[in-house]
Amino acid sequence: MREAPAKAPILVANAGSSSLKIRIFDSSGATLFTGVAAEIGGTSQLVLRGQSRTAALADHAGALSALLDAARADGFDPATLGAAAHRVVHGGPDLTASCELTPDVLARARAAAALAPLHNPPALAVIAAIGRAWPNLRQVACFDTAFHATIPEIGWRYALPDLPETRGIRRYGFHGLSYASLAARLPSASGVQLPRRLLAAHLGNGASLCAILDGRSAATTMGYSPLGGLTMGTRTGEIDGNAVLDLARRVGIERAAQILNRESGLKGLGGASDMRVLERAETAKATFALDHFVHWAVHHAGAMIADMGGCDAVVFTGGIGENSARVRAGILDGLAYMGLAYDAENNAAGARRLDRPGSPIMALIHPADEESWIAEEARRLISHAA
Ligand SMILES: Nc1ncnc2c1ncn2[C@@H]1O[C@H](COP(=O)(O)OP(=O)(O)O)[C@@H](O)[C@H]1O
Ligand SMILES: CC(=O)OP(=O)(O)O
Ligand SMILES: [Mg+2]
Repeated sequence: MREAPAKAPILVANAGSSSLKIRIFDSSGATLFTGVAAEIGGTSQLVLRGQSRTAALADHAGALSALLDAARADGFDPATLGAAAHRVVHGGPDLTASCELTPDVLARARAAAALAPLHNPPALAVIAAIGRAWPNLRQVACFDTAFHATIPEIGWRYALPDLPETRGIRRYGFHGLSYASLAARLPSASGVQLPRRLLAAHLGNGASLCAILDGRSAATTMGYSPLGGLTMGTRTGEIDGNAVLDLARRVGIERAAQILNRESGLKGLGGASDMRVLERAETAKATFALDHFVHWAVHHAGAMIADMGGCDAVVFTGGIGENSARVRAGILDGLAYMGLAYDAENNAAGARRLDRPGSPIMALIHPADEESWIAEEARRLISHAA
């Protein structure tokens, strides 16, 4: 028997280009099940109860079904779910708030798929697979772009003419679910009031910075797609438009997209997209890739800080931001010109608070938790509409 939707468990799906993270939350926000499928598309990894094992997962639908089998084996009955909620990276120009997935919303998310080629298609595949398995289950989409809807036009507009053919080509910004949850939860997690001018750094496989002014996004480094801004695991970060055109002329659009999105960044420079591998390698190439990551993070931080008219705190989140003391140290050293002073021991230990007494700027670590934020959004939406 299905419980009333507002009380029933919610399944959250966070689909990446080659991964799928699933979490199931009960109505108190406690996690009932967590599972991750990685390297989807061949010999894949299933991470369940902290243990990793190989599995053949051809696509995201296959990964979903393997993860739900594991949830069933743990005693969870998917028939009790009240809703499924999804991270959809690109909402396009119109989807600027979380919403229930209606045919119209789905059509708009499909239209935005070309703008986030690594992210939207897998999320849409998972939405479709759940729709096939449970046609009556309510589904909610939460967009990475939504938090940046507060950026003023001068910030989001490229200097392009207003032509029919340039419609929709603008900066959107991403990692918004991570930034929204950080802005909402940092005060209770760290015991400090939300700093007025907060430089947030989401450093994971994708990496970006956000200028959070009075709790709202004022600027961010990613633009039209999650390719722009910082050097990333496999993406270039900022690159001149004419260089992109020239690359497409040389190798064709498909191959150029592959190079820019999947073969560049840390992987292209250092031979591996995984920061842990680069840190261990200690080769000149690996060190250059790591230094490139830090250099461009500091470079773009300058722009974010200027857009806020200064900075009261820096906060690190995401796999690299939370775990790489070396990257954090590089970025914090690069911000020393503002007087920021941090405690090297606290940084090495990954403490929540990194600034030294007397530093005019705070430095913090905050664990990213997009999934529980998505679950809260979904619960709010379905209980509102119930
Ligand atoms: N202990 C660690 N030290 C350095 N880097 C780490 C550590 N743990 C994870 N990372 C890095 O975090 C990145 C993945 O971040 P994550 O936020 O999990 O990615 P995604 O964007 O796929 O969600 C990888 O580059 C990985 O190497
Ligand atoms: C938007 C984006 O870059 O996401 P991720 O970091 O999960 O790749
Ligand atoms: Mg991520």
